[in-house]
Amino acid sequence: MATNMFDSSTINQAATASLFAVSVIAAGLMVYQILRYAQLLWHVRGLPSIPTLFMGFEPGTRTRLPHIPWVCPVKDYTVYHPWLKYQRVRSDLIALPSLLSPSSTYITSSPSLHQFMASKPHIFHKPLYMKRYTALDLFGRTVLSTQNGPEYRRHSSIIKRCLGDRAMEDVWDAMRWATEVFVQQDIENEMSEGGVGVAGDIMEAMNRLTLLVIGRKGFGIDFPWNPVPSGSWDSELPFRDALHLVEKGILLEIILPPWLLTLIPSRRVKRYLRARKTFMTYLTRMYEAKNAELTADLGLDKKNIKDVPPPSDLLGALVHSQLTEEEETRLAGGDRGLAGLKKSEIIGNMWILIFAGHETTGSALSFTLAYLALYPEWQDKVYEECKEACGGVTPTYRDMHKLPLAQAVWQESLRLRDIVSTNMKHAVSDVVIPHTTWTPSGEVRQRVHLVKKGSLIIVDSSAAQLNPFYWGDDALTFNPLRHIHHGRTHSNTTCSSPSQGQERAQGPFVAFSLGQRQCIGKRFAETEMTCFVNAICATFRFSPVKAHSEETWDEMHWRLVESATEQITYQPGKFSLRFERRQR
Ligand code: HEM
Repeated sequence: MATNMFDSSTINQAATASLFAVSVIAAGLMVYQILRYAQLLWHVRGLPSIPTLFMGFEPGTRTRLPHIPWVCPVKDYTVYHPWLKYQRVRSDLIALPSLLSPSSTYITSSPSLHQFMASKPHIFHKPLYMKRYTALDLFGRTVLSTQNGPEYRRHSSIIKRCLGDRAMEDVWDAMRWATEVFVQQDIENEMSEGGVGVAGDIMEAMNRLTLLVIGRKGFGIDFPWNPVPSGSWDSELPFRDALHLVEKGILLEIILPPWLLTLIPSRRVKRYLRARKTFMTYLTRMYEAKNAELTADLGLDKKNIKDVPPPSDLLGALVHSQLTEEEETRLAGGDRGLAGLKKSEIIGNMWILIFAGHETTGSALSFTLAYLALYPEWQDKVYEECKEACGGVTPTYRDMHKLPLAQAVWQESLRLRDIVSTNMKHAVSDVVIPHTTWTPSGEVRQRVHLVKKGSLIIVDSSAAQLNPFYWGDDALTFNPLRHIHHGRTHSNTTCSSPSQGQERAQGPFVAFSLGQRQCIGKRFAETEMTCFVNAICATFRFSPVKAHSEETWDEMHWRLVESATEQITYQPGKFSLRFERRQR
């Protein structure tokens, strides 16, 4: 009995002491955090700021979090009304001091600051601690998750070699073919007597279209499109379905840690994990088949892989460059270090090229069709441009430069409805950055701010594309000509914007980011989109299908372009278009 009493009082004392120790540690941490937060606030004094407890800036999550002022003011610092938050505080740089985040965070709508950062890749690194980059390393390391410097160069030099002018000619031809497939499957199959066809789900159709381009046999990654005979592949899921499920589930990888994902007892999550495994099998088999095909070409009379011309398809070119690097390393006695890509990196990059190479362009083309349907006069102008430039002959890649309006149309759509929306940079040393403020009367001041090592700077590309300082007071108007005519003069409106009293500069257009780490597939996307806009306007006139007979133009505008939701990129909701063949 006495022993028990002694035991329980000892236990009570120990529990009280532990509680005390935990409370002291918690209080200490809290004081530390508050002091650090005060330091952050002191450092950004003079800049407008949006204080927050919690910073949720990953794509997919940021627009889904509840808006709670001071705790998680997502509507103030994310992508809602992109330009409004800068206009309110009359500064193109805003600080986002967060109590729970260890370093300063800023958000900018200035294309010039973006340009400044892009010109200093040794200072402004990729913040690879963010899951938006590393979560996509599902099947192997990708170029997207490499840091600036030798590792990035190792990946990008090989990928860029596969995306030269010769490949672009194939991209153009692949897009012409895919457009014909779209016309036959989505428009002509649905055509009525009067030559009018309704394409029911444009986003879905554009995703299919861009996937056809990247998977075109002989150019792209040569997908196993057709259901494979049972037994020859490890899975019963066709390639397209596996890809679709992986793309749908990718947000889970960004939101949840990998160990938690495997523990969740949900059918949806289990289905995703199974699709991920299947997709990996597909990628590995495609890689191995290509490797075997290329090494089989090394006949007795050919000494090494360099004698085999690089294939024009993306996967073939990647594997060829890997084999070439391996051969050179072998000839140099194995001491060249790793110059090429490993098998897992080729597989990782195949995935990222498939994913980034079709979802992005699919979204961008859907918005472009939406804008063209809402502003049909531009369809006719593109049609006239094509007639004049190509005189009734189908244009090829070499005619692309004669079609500036077809290009300006998708650029203007991407400017107004930016799809990647933000771009992150991490300062690895202290650096002074430029920014601009202005007064209600339009007096503009160029300022500088010292950014501390470790800070995160978020380029708010949606807002940068609407910044009236660069795009004029009519920045919200759909006008493709702004991408063609330069040197516009100031227009006298009453809007309080930094362009008042100033000659406006044009651009730069930042939807693909800028500098060394800009989109590696930019030329690919430009070629595809110009080809598609030209081809579709040359053949059809199209208009939105109303949701109900009373729907107004403003309501349609909201439904087609403004009600977009963010997955990994911004996507429009489901909408349909009515296509009518042009009379020639
Ligand atoms: C309208 C179409 C597209 C848009 C708006 C777009 C936009 C972007 C942006 C803004 C980035 C930089 C992201 C960041 O650093 O956070 C990026 C990177 C990238 N894009 Fe695109 N992209 C498009 C099409 C494509 C296509 C067609 C491909 C492939 C064929 C592609 C492949 C990539 C890859 C691999 C990266 C990572 C590059 C790096 O980390 O250095 N993109 N893209």
